[in-house]
Amino acid sequence: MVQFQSQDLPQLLIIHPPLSLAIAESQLSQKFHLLKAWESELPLDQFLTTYACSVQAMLCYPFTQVNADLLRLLPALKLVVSPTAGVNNIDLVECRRRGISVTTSGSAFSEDVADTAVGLLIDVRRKISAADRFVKGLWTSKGDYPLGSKLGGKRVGIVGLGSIGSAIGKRLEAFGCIVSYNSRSKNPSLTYPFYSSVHELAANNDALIICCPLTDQTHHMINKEVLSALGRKEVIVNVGRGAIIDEKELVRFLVHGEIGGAGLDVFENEPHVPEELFALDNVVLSPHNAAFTPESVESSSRIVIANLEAFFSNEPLVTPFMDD
Ligand SMILES: O=CC(=O)O
Repeated sequence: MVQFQSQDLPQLLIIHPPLSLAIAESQLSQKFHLLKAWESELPLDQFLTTYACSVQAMLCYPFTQVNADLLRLLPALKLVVSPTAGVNNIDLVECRRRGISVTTSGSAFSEDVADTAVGLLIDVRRKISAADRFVKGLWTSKGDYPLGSKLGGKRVGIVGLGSIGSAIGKRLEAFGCIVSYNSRSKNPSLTYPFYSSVHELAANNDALIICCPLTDQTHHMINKEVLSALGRKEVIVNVGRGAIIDEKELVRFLVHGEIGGAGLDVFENEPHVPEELFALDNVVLSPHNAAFTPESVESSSRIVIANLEAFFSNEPLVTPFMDD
């Protein structure tokens, strides 16, 4: 059997070390010659200049900003592979202009994000995390804990009905919720009522679940007016990206009791989370890990590798970027 040296393998640039989303390095290094910028003693721009003429593919974790300045240092680049569904860290306009393909995790994370979204909604409505704190502290001295409200029969508006939103809708139907949605366009194959305005969606629902991509159009789309339309008893869940909601306004609404509660997996300036939220029992927080289970990370890893193999064999990419 021919034994390949890593130098004989196609180069794959990775700029930052992976965190919880790590694709097993052993899997990658069997197939690609990994150029790990973070392990080099050279400053990043010098490291990139060394490989500028040869690097065609890059794997970018969500905290790597693939902006025009970075892309300028990589004139031979033809493919950016993202192991996540969201690609708001990638300058897609510049990639398109340069003819650089971008791939995502496809639907590898959809089921797990949907589970967490519904979990956060149930937790806020039924006060599960707050009741847990109560049981561990005050139950004996303070008696009953306030009742949470039923999920079944509630109207839930989903913002973004791609594969995550559809998986959320399926789960909510099983709970007996009445689902409607807002998306860039109406999907004729769906029977859920469609609202072209997110404001109208908020006004006609008991809860909103945000799971659309962050783009220039969706940045701060959930603003003061939308939060007011949602109202005092209603709940917002965000498993999309923090900046889709105007976070300062959300904090103000929550602190003043102007909306009923929030389940938040994502924040505007992660890992910074507004401290005002910590004391609120109607707010449940999670550290941007809605998507990640060992199973979903494994599935995303397979997709990353399949996309890279397809690229280096001149075959069609498995999950080329498409937004919903
Ligand atoms: O946040 C997770 C993802 O974009 O897949």
